[in-house]
Amino acid sequence: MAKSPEEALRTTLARVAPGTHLRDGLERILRGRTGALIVLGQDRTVENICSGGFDINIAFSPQRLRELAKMDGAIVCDRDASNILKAGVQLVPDHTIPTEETGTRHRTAERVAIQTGFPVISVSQSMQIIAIYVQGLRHVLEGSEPVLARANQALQTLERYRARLDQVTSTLSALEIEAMVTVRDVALVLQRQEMVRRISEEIAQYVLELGVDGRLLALQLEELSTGLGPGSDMLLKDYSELGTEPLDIEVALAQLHELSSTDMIDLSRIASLLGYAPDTNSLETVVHPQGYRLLAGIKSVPRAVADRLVATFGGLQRLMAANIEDLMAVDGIGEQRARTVREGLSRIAESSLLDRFM
Ligand SMILES: Nc1ncnc2c1ncn2[C@@H]1O[C@H](COP(=O)(O)OP(=O)(O)OP(=O)(O)O)[C@@H](O)[C@H]1O
Repeated sequence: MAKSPEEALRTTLARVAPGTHLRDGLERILRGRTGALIVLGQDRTVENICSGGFDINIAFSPQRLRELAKMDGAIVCDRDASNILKAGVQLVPDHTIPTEETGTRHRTAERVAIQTGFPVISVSQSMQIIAIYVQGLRHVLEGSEPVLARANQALQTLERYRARLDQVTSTLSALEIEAMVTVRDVALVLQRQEMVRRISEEIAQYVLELGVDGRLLALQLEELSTGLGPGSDMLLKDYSELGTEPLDIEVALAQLHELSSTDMIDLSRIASLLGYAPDTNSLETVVHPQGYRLLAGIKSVPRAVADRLVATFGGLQRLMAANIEDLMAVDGIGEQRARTVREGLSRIAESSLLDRFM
C-alpha cells in the first residue's frame, strides 16, 4: 500500500536522524558552508528528469557526499542512501508543478519530490539549513537540543495524561462491576485514551527525529506506555449497542482520531461517536458494557473466545454472575479456561472495588 506523505516523512526523518551516515554527511556539507541537492531514490522518472552529470555508483560515505557536494548540480542516491549513484546532475522537473519555495535549489527540490515521490534533501548554502521534501511536505531539520526540549515537555504532558487516564479507567472498571456506568464515564475514558495516544505519537516522532540522541526518550516513552491496557477499540465495542445502527468500530475509531482539539474537550461529541445523541442529557444515561474490555485484560483469553463469551452471556453483569459450569457450556471453553476467566473476572472485581473504596 502506498505510504501517506506523513508516513513517508517519518521514514525519511529516521534515515537522516543523528547517528546515521547520511546525517553525518549533511552536517559536513553544512559545516563546509557549501550547499547540496540530494535525491533519495532512482527510477525511470528520476532518470527522465536528470540531465548531464555522471554515473558513479559507489558505496555511500559521509566524506564522499561532502566532496561530491562541492560540485555544481545534484546528487542521486539509492532509497536508503547506501550508494551514491550520480553526481553533478542537472535536475529538470516539470516546471508546471506549483512551488512556494524561493531559490532554484529549493524550488527544484520541492518539484522533484512531488514528481518522483522520492524524498529530496536540500542543504541551503545561504540560509545554512537542511530541509527535507517528501511529496508535498517540507521539514527543516533542527539540532537535537531544541527537539529534545520540546520532547521533554511532551513527556511531562504524557505523564500527567497517563495518570489521569489510569484514574478514570479504574473508576470505569469499578462502575462496570457495580452496573452504574453512565455515557459520561465512557466518553471520559475515550477522551483520555485519545489524548494519551496523540501525545505518545508526537513523542514517537521526536524519537525518530533524534536518532541516537533520542535513546533515553525512547525508554521513557516505553515506560509510560506499559500497562496501558485494552485500547479505545474495546471500549467502543463494549458500548456500541447504544445507537440504533450497529457501530462500525473501525470507522468510529478513525473519527475519534480525527476529532479536532476543540471537539476533544466536548464529551457529548465523543459520546456521539458511540451512536448517541450529542447532548448533555445523553451523558447521564446509564449504560451496560458487553464485557470485551475487561475480558481483554485477562491474559490467556483469546479474542475469539471473548467474542463467544459475550455472545453467550450478552453483557458483563451476566458474565460476572456465571459459574464454572455456565462458562464451560460455551463452545471452546474447557475447565481450565473457565477457571481462568472466572478467577480473572473476580480479581478485576476485587481490585476495582479496592481501588475505589480504599
Ligand atoms: N535544477 C537543479 N539541478 C541541480 N542542481 C541545482 C538545480 N538548481 C540549483 N542547483 C544547485 O544549487 C546551487 C545553488 O543555486 P541557487 O543559488 O540558484 O539556489 P538557492 O536556492 O539560492 O540556494 P542556496 O539556498 O543554497 O543559496 C546551484 O549552483 C546548483 O549546484
